[in-house]
Amino acid sequence: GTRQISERRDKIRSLEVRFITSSVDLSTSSLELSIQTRIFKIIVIGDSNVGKTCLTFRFTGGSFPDKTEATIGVDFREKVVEIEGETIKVQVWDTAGQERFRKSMVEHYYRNVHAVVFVYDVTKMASFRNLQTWIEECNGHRVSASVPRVLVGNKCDLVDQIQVPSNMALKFADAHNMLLFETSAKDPRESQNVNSIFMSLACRLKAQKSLLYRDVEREDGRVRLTQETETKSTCPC
Ligand SMILES: Nc1nc2c(ncn2[C@@H]2O[C@H](COP(=O)(O)OP(=O)(O)OP(=O)(O)O)[C@@H](O)[C@H]2O)c(=O)[nH]1
Ligand SMILES: [Mg+2]
Repeated sequence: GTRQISERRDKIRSLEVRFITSSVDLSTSSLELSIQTRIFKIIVIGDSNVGKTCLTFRFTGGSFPDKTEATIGVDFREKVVEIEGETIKVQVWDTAGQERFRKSMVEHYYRNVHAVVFVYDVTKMASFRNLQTWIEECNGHRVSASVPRVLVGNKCDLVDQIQVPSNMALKFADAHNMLLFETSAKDPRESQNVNSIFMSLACRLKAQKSLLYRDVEREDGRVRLTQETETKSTCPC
């Protein structure tokens, strides 16, 4: 009886040791991963019901959700992708279109954002007209002009209900220096097109790698500039 108990204890102890070891290993590897993997934060903005949740689900989960409810605050969806040998985590912020569900979160949406996806519903003119307001909100949160933006007209599968003509959307996109994607989160034949919305942004962000370094240099430049100014102001000549 006593031997059995002590054997059990040993077993438990060895399990504990193994558990600790494995948890150490795990944290090390996840730490390495977080150092190596860049994260791109992409926010998806637009009126309620245009299909933001469905589009982000199609990209990250690969399917059209059976049922969605109005998003409250924000839902995060992530997808790890590989671009030219680099592993990148695309973090999609699926935001709420309804004012009452978004107001407390707006600051968080725009903080350190890397790219913005504006969505309208091709069967609902009001959702297209409201894009102006969404763009103004975005600009109002000091999102830099170097942050890439794209325009997405969703629900193209509803071919006989289209209200927003392509040429009108294209004109708007051009005027705002955005690429236009007309697509459907629902139609499985469009899934590649939905992917390319996010992948094209990820590719552009990856190419901006040098921009990140330039930002650091700019910081340096500013420091140097301040020093120069100081030197000048104390300089007797
Ligand atoms: N026919 C069709 N319906 C769609 C498509 N995408 C979304 N829907 C439907 O549109 C409705 C709204 O979709 P959501 O993705 O929840 O809309 P949302 O923009 O996230 O709405 P909020 O979370 O309130 O901002 C749902 O009933 C979807 O099934 C599409 O491509 N085609
Ligand atoms: Mg939603």
